[in-house]
Amino acid sequence: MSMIIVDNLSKIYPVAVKEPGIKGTITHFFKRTYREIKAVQNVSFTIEPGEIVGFLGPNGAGKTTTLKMLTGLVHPSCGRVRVAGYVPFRRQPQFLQTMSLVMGQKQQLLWDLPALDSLRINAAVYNIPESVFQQRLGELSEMLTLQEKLKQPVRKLSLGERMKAELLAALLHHPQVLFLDEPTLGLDVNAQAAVREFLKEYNQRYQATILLTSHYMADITALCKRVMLIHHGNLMYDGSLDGLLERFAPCREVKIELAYPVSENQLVSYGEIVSIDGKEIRLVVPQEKLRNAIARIIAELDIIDLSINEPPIEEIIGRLFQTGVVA
Ligand SMILES: Nc1ncnc2c1ncn2[C@@H]1O[C@H](COP(=O)(O)OP(=O)(O)OP(=O)(O)O)[C@@H](O)[C@H]1O
Repeated sequence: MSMIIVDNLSKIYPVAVKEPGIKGTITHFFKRTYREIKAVQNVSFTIEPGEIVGFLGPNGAGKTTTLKMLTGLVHPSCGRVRVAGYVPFRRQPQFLQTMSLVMGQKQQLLWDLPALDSLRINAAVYNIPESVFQQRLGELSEMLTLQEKLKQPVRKLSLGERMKAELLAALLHHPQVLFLDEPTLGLDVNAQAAVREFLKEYNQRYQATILLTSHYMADITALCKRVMLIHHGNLMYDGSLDGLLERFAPCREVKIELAYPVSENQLVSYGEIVSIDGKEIRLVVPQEKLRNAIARIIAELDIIDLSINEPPIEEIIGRLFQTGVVA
């Protein structure tokens, strides 16, 4: 049975509208008008046990709202959700034991206390016996290389260490399903890589199902074979990461190293210029024009080196969201 089932899920937020100024305030006090924000619209998908799925979309696309509905924090306006067989909004204790939500911009650890104290509170909340607590603590803190840090106040931890401690707290009850909303937000490259490695290992060791949002494409490419793309609340793509690149990147990046510089005007005739760094040029060329463009570049320019690559996924997604052409 699928671990997550989402069927025609929608969320509409009613938002009170207030005109500026005193008149607006008085009118708002006596007669409120509302407008609707369609944050999520008729979204359907299923996720199998043990899968890691990347949930992509620009700001305001509806990712967090979807995660909130999957974890029972927000009631859907319509549609059906099941996570590990439970209806999230009922927030049954067994359901809460089954899943965890980690939000990069929110913390559950108490700021002035050592992380260990917050972990003990979590152990009590989740009814974890002392021996199991000690065993999990040892295992997770070793995986996260956090052993030395758990006894110092959370406010004295680095951002990366804090995020790792947050993950430890979220996983102490060994959830089967993990919802991660920007888990590497604001972390430096090394800390991001450490969190990614940990998630990969956790997934493999416990066959945990993970749904992850991130604006860092390195997280997605390192962890997710499957991605879902949401835009204006609509699910625009659900499939392999490679399929996403094929569908939305019908172009290639051509890198050229020239023996001598040439004018921008000349380069534009081969493709769209991404960057010019002295004699090193990066162009994006539509796939159907690639053969012709390469033949012309070789014939017309004095080149030292040339390579053809898929454009970086960040650029593809960035363009997609900038242009809004995702259908
Ligand atoms: N509590 C709320 N009340 C009203 N509107 C909301 C509420 N929460 C979110 N929205 C709106 O719903 C839409 C989707 O927001 P959501 O937070 O789900 O997007 P997101 O994809 O997670 O964005 P981001 O990447 O910026 O976190 C946005 O237009 C947002 O302004």
